[in-house]
Amino acid sequence: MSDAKRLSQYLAEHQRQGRVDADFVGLISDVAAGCKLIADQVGRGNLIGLLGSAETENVQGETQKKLDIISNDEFTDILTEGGHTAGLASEEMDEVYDLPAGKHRGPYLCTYDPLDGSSNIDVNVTVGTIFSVLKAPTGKENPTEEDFMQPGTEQVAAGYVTYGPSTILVLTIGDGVDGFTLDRSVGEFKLTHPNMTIPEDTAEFAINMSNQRFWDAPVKRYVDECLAGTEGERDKDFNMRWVASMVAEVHRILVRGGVFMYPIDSKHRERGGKLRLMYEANPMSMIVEQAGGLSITGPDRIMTIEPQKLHQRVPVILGSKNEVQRLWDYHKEG
Ligand SMILES: O=P(O)(O)OC[C@H]1O[C@](O)(COP(=O)(O)O)[C@@H](O)[C@@H]1O
Ligand SMILES: [Mg+2]
Ligand SMILES: [Mg+2]
Repeated sequence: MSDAKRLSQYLAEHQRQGRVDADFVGLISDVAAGCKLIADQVGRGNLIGLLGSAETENVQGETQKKLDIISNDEFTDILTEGGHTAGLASEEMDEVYDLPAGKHRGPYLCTYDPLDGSSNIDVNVTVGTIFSVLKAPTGKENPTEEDFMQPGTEQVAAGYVTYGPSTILVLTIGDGVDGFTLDRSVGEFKLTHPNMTIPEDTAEFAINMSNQRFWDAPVKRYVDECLAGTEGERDKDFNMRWVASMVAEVHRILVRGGVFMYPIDSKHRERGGKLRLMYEANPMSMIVEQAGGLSITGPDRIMTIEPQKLHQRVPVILGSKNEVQRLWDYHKEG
C-alpha cells in the first residue's frame, strides 16, 4: 500500500470537487500535523520523561496526565497558528479558547479530546485524539460557549486518531468514513481503510463490567442476555472487550463490528454520564452513523441532543445497528 493516496491528495481532490473549502483542507492538515506530533511523543514516552501524572486537575475534576497537558498545548498551538478556525474548545481547557488578538481566523470551530483513554498511557495501551468540526458564526471575532452549542447533526466533520501499533486517522466529512495509516517512513497519512462500514450484526460487546450493579434495567437486561449466550434468549455466545480507551473501542467496532456502552449508571447520574458530549460522544456518533451504525444515549439519538454546556456529559451506546436498535427498544420498553 506504499502507493496509497495521501491525505493531502485526498483533501485536494475533495476541494476540487467543491465538497470542502481551502480553510477546511487547512484545518484537517493542521489536525493531522498535531496528531503526528502527539504520536511521536506518545511513542517516545518515558524516554523523554512524559509518562505519569501532572498532579493537576482539569475543569471536570480529573487528575491530568503529563501527556494530557502536552498534547492539549501542542494541538491548540498548531490550530491557532494555522488560522482556519474562529474558536477552539478542549476537554482539558476550562473555557472556550480565545485566539490571541491579531491571529487570522477561519470559518470553523473545533472541539477536541487531545488524549482519550489517558489512564492507559502508563501501561502502554492504545490512546487517541478525538475531534469535531462545526461552523463558526459569521463575522464574530471571538465565538463564545453559546456558539459551540450546536447539536451533533450540525457537525461538518469528525474524526479520531489512534496511537496504537499503527497511528490511524479516521475521518468523516459527512459522506462515509475513511481511514489513513501514518507511514512513518515519509511522515504522511495514507488511505488504507477506504469506506469503513460497521457490520449490522455482532456477537461482541464492550462495557466496564465493574459498574454492573449501578446500571439501569435496560442495560442490565441486554448484558444478562449476552452473558446467557446459547442458553438464553439470544441463542448465541457473545465475546466481551474493554480497553478503557474509547478511540480503541470505536476503531475495533469500525473494523469488525460490536457495541460500545458507557451507559447512565447511579455513579454518574448526577453528572449526566461519564463521556463528554462535545469532545467524545458527538464526533464518535457522526463517525459511527456515517459508517452505518447507530449511536444513542439509551432513550435518544445522541446527535439530536441540544447541548447546554461545553463540558456536558452524556451516556453513550453505539455500534452495530441491529444491536444498538435492540438496546434502544429495551429503553423504550423501560
Ligand atoms: O475507566 P473507565 O471508567 O472504564 O472509563 C473508560 C472511559 O473513559 C475514557 O478514558 C474517558 O476519556 P479520557 O481518558 O479522555 O478522560 C474513555 O476513553 C473510556 O471509554
Ligand atoms: Mg476521552
Ligand atoms: Mg482526554
